[in-house]
Amino acid sequence: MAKKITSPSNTLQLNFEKDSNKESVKRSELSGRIRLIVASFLFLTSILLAVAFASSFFMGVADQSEVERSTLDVIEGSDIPVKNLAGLLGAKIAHFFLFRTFGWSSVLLIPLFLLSALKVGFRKEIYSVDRLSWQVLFYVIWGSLVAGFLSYQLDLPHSLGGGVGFFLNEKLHQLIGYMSIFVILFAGLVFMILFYQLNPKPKASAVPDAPSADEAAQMPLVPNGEDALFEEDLFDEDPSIHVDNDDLEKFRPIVPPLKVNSDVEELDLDEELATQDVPEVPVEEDLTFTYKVAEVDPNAPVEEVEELTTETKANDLVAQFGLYDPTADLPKYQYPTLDLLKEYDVKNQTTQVTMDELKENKEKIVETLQYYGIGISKIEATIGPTVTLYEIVPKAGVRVSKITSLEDDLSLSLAAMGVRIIGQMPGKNTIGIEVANKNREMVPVRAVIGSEKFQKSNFDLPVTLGKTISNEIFVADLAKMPHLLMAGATGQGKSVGLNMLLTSLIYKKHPATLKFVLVDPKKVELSLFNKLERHFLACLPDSEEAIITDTKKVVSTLNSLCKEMDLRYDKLKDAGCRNIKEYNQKFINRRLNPNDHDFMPYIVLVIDELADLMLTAGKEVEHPIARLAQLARAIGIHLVVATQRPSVNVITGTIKANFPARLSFKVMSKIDSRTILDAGGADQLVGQGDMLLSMGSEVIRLQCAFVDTPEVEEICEFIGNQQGYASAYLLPEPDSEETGGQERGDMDLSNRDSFFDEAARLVVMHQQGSTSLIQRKLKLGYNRAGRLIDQLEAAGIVGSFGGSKARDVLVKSETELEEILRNL
Ligand SMILES: Nc1ncnc2c1ncn2[C@@H]1O[C@H](COP(=O)(O)OP(=O)(O)OP(=O)(O)O)[C@@H](O)[C@H]1O
Repeated sequence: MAKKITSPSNTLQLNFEKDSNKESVKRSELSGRIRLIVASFLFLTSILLAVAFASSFFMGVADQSEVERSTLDVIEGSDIPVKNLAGLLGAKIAHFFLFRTFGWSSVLLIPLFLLSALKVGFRKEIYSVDRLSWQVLFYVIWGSLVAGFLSYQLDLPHSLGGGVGFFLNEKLHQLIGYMSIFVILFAGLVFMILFYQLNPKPKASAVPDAPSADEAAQMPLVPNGEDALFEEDLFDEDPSIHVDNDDLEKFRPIVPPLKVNSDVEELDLDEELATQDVPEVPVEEDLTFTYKVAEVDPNAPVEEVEELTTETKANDLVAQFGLYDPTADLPKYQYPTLDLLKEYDVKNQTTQVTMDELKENKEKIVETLQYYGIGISKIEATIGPTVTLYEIVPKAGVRVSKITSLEDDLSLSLAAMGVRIIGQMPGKNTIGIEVANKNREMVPVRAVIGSEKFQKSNFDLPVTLGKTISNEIFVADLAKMPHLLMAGATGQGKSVGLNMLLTSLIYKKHPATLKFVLVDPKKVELSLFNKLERHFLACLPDSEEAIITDTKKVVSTLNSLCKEMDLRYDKLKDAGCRNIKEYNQKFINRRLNPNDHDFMPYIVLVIDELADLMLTAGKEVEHPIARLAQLARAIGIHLVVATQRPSVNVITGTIKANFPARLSFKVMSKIDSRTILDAGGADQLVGQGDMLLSMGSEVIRLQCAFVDTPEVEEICEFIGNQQGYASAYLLPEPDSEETGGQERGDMDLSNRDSFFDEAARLVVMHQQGSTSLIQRKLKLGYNRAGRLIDQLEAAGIVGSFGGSKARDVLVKSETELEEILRNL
């Protein structure tokens, strides 16, 4: 059903038409096939040209006599031996272009055919084909003239400028002699000045001053009635979407990386997560987007609806305003600098493990194993910041399990803490034994944040926690984890670990692209981040504090996040995207209508101490956490949940099943270690940030970097002092049944928002019941605008919620509205 939003004013009209007519589907399929055929033809032509030209380049004039033969010979099937790799046809084509027409400048036709194929077949334009056509047309002729001049004057091969180039130069020379070259160059100059002045290259990156997409939607109509349009064509899946994190990060200043450890590998969790189920967002069928310019008379019937390719419109918008820049609201935002972090004397730290200690440990390992009848053919040590890894190659016939069962005995004989037998090292024929160093090395935060590896990582949510036992900087993508469960007995480094995680995200992300929901029942741990409220924090609309410390509020916040998740899924469905990256990319490319869509920042929910919540609210928190963990990653909500008590009533089966990535600092017992990691070992850690990270089958030992409270304070102050958003990012009000008694469903109109009247006048004047209109014009947050729309609905001013489209405005005139307002 077509839904039309009419307006008496000269504003953009959007007309969404859902066409279920089978014939149009068939037509669309047919045109798709024709497109592919044409694209294939263009592509093959470009290849044919390339091969023909390349062969001619190498073979020279070898085929010239053959191609001169008549077409009749070919038809009669006479054998015509040619050297061109594209056969007789290739030889003829090359001959035509090189000798008969424009010479070597004709090679410019190849990219033109290629780009045309791409445009026709995939609707992808990496460079405007129209623009290129003009350039190719000119440069082929002009190139032929320049080359023709050279071949004419210097007696170079004729093919340089082709027949045309040679002939024209001959005539020009007769006319004006050597001056001809100046005429040719001048013609080139004139073209270049005119062409590039009149058709400046569309900006590929966002321009800070470019109007936002919202503003773009309100641009006045140009005289011929053509105006901005935003894609809503859901039928058309766009294979060209290439999501590049750099698009979002392109405005960040580059912090000069500290060269700490560059030859290290990044951890990719893709494979591990490939098995996880994420619901596919169903894409609505054949929803076509058309537009119509408003008639002067609002009551006049719309007679003509012109259908435009939304892609072209989006391209026009991008050409006009540049890509949408999500960071444009905070154009002067400065990323925290490395000098906010303390500098430690790194040199002195690398000599913590002495040769004597190494030898002593080696001998004790060999002795102990020999005592139990295990022979070793080789032993190797790798010194890490906290532990040293001894890799042994047992003699033939030794069972691995025999060695792994000796953990306690080895621990005793080494008289060391933190002895952990890894078993077979992944991909090696060695068995790893980790032994804690007598003097451990602290890993300063600056060393990891400033490392080249972290600075250069282009993950969606890059986190660096510290170093591996082989001193490599560990960088992972939280978006791929996609959620992290953290455990550790008190005082073992959990809070420092959480601070590290938050710090690394803050160092890499712009406030427009990331929001944190911080839940801190202990009330003190995350309070440092309060200063980030207007930059990085998200909270419920009525919250006084952006950091949630009250258990009751936690439940509403979790439910609100579930609602945000559902809303985001709706938007994704509307936009025909499968995940947040595709969606945001589409939004940046101005292919989504900003009246119905927004740029979505990632949301990271951090809960510091799940145990308190589980004990006080049980299922009320378990259910939304599990739901978010199951479904939220595709829409960019990621969870980091920490607890001191990794017992089964805190980390329940449901929660555990949905957190494939688990991190454990030292815990008190083997049972705790099994609960969190499904393996022992966390009880053997040595504390102070010594930790095990489990992702699927792999367990890695890491030393968490140390970020001190004053450092976090400095970072937060650095950001907090900068211009921020008007408020924290507001999450949607949870639905009434989800708020546990905070009724909202039956809207109490006696308690109307102070902007109610203004909002009502606005929607009636514009005849457009859209939340974003209210948000924009009254400069309100999304949630408040959403509440206002609900109140307007309750007052009968706008119709009910109809998906992503604006609601119907039920009151048609301002007089009628004033009457309603008086009676309320
Ligand atoms: N990565 C680290 N490197 C060096 N020292 C560390 C590290 N992490 C923690 N520590 C030391 O351990 C102390 C306790 O750490 P932290 O406050 O993070 O523990 P916690 O597990 O959060 O404890 P709680 O649960 O009681 O808050 C820190 O004050 C610091 O001295």
